Amino acid sequence: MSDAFETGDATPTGTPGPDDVLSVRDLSTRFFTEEGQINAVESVSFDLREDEILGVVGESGSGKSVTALSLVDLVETPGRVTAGEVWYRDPDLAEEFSGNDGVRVDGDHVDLRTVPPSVRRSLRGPSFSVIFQDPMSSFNPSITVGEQIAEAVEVQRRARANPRSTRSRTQGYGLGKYLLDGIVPGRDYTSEGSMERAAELLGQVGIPDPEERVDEYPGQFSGGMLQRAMIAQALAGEPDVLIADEPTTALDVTIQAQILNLLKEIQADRGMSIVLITHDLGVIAEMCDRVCVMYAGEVVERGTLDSVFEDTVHPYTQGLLGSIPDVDDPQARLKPITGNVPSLVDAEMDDRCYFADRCPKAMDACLDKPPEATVADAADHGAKCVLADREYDPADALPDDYFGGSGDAADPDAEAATDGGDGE
Ligand SMILES: Nc1ncnc2c1ncn2[C@@H]1O[C@H](COP(=O)(O)OP(=O)(O)OP(=O)(O)O)[C@@H](O)[C@H]1O
Ligand code: NI
Repeated sequence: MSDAFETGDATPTGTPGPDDVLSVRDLSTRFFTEEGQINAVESVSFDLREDEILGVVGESGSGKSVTALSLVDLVETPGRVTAGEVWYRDPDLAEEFSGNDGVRVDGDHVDLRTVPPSVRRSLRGPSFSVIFQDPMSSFNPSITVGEQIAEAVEVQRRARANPRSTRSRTQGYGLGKYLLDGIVPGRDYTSEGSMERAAELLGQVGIPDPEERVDEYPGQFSGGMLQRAMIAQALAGEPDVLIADEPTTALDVTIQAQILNLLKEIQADRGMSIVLITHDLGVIAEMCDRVCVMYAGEVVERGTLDSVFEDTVHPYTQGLLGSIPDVDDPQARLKPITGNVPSLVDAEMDDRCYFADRCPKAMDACLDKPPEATVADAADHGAKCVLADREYDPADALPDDYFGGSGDAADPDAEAATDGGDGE
C-alpha cells in the first residue's frame, strides 16, 4: 500500500495526500443477520481534505449512516467493518506508532483500523465528533446538558495537555464513559472552568440564557435546542473532523437553515473538515465543496459540487437531481426515483450495476459490474457507470421489460420497477 497518491484520477487510491485529513480506502461493512449477510457498505473510498465540507447523499438505505459509523468504529453487532483502511492525519499519533508492528503508518497518517480499539475510542471527541439526527441518542437524560458538554471539554483538555500519551487519552475517554453511563455523578469531575466553557459553547450555538440552561436536563430542551446543544458538545472537543449525519432533518425549515449556517460559520472559523450526510440536495448545494453519491452501499459518483451537479454522469444522480425542481430551494427534498432500492443481502445481489433495473439508460454493458471511471476532462470527477466514458446510444438499451418481475416478485411495489423509462 505504498503507491503514491495518484492525482488526476477521480478514484482515490494509494496512500493519502498531505491535504487529506482522512483517506478512506475500500471500506466494507457487513451485518451478519438471520436473513443473511448484508453488504451495507461496499468498498467505499474517499478523501476528506483539510478545510472542506464533503457531502454524502443518497436514498434511504444507501449506506450513508453505516459509512459514518464505520469511520468512527461505532458499528454495532451484528455489524462489523470487514475490510478497508481509514487513514487519519495525526503527526503525534503517527510518531507514537511508527515502528510499531501491525500499525500502518504513512508519513503523518495512521490507518485507524490497525491501532488498538482503545486508541480509536480516545480519538472520539478531540479528533472526531459525530452529530446524529436524533440528539437524544447523544445525551444521557439523567445528567444536565452543561455537565455533559463540560465533560467533553475536559476530555479535550486532557488530550491537548498530553497529546502523545495514549494512556491519558484512554483514561480521559474512560471517565467520559462513566459520566455518560451515569455511574459517577458528574459534578465532582467537571471543573468550574469547563462548566463556564460549556455555557460559552451553548451561547455560541445560539441558545439563549446559556448560564441558566447549562443546569437543565436534556428533556427540558426542545428538539432544535437539543440539536444545537449536541453541536456544542461536538465542538467542545475541537475536533479536526466533524461527521454530521442528517443533522437537521428532524427540524423545521427555519431552524434547519439557522443550524446549517451555524455549522458553516464554525467550519470556516475553525478550519474543521466536515462530512455532511443528507438526503437533501438543496443542503448539499448550499454547504458542500465536493460530493459523494451513494447507492446500494457504494459511492457511484463523486466530484466537485459543480461537476456532479452540472456534468452529471450517473443516471442515479440524474434521477436524484431530476426529482427536485430547484437545487437552490433549501426546502427541496429527494423524491423517490421509480423502482426500489435493491436488496443488500449478499446472496441476492447480482453481479451487475446495482442500479441497472431502475436505470432509464440500462444497456448490455451494465450487466457486468462497471468499475469506477474518471469522467473525461474532469480529473476530480468519477462515476461507477459505463456512461463515464461513452455516450448513451438508445440502440444499446435493454428492452423495457428486461428486469420485469425478476428478483423482487414478493414486493407489492415491484411493478414500479418496470416503468422506470420516464424517470427523466
Ligand atoms: N443494525 C442493522 N442490522 C442489519 N442491517 C443493518 C443495520 N443497520 C443498517 N443495516 C443495513 O445497512 C443498510 C444501510 O443503512 P444506512 O443506515 O447506512 O442507510 P442510510 O443511507 O443512512 O439511510 P437513511 O437515509 O435512511 O438514514 C440498510 O439498508 C440496512 O440494510
Ligand atoms: Ni442514515
